[in-house]
Amino acid sequence: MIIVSTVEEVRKQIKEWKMQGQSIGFVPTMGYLHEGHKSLIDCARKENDRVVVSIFVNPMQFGPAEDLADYPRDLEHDTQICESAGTDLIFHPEPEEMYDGDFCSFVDMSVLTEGLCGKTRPVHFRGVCTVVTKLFNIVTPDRAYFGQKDGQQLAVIRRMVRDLNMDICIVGCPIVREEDGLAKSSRNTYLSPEERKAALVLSQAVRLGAELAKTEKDAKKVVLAMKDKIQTEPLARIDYVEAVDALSMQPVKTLEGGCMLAMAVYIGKTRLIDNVLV
Ligand SMILES: Nc1ncnc2c1ncn2[C@@H]1O[C@H](COP(=O)(O)OP(=O)(O)OP(=O)(O)O)[C@@H](O)[C@H]1O
Ligand SMILES: CC(C)(CO)[C@@H](O)C(=O)[O-]
Ligand code: BAL
Repeated sequence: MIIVSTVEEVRKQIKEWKMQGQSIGFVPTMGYLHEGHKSLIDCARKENDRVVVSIFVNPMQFGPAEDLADYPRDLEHDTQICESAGTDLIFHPEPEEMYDGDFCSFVDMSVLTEGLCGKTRPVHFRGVCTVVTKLFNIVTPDRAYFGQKDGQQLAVIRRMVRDLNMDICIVGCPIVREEDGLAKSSRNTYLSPEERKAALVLSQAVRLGAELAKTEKDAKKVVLAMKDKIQTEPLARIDYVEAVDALSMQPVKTLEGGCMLAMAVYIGKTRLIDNVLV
């Protein structure tokens, strides 16, 4: 496995692989890797000759009051996970490598980014779209792998690739959960033991929503039941619980034709997300 930190080094290696006719699978991450990330790498490993993982905590997608400085980092552990999962190349740039002092070009999206996480995190998806475009231009993958855990992000990336004619196949991968149901997330590390127990309310509400949606098509009723469930937990504070169309991320009244029940909930100071497709 090769670990590089400059765009030039990535380009040189990719060029060599492409000259040999090899396909490239790409897994963009912010590091502090866990089983969720590993499932993406495993999937990429199966479908491509070469697998590239990027590890970059992208400052542009964090708002001024968010957790950029505290975001967990452990390159040594990340390297072990990548190596054991059969990664060929890790791209681990410093922020200066990605953003020159005079950087002023952005990729922005309307509609899909206006609700859900985009409401609470107004600069987030501009940062995600910009960095993912840069990473796509650097790695030039055949396929790129994203988790359904960040359901809105997956929809946004699919739309960006479609709208901007990027010749990359976007592969969505299922949510990997802890044994008790909590969706794996780097931010789970912020939780105290008491908060960790309280955080179970997210997956419980998601399960409840999925179960109800089998017979109840009124989105409002399902969302209300999910909110009631979350409110039984004193440490939980709802940011949003919504039913949206799975492709357009627009609110729906009726649960039919591919919807997502999505939520963001603060457990103490930690904001966690979860969702289910119904
Ligand atoms: N539990 C999971 N199951 C499947 N995919 C996941 C899971 N957690 C993260 N991913 C995916 O891994 C990729 C990189 O995500 P990221 O590095 O932000 O990890 P994260 O654990 O989601 O971190 P955060 O706590 O910041 O949300 C994204 O495509 C994300 O959807
Ligand atoms: C896609 C991504 C790596 C862009 O920084 C990030 O948003 C993430 O880890 O989901
Ligand atoms: N997984 C999404 C990265 C973020 O919350 O900034």
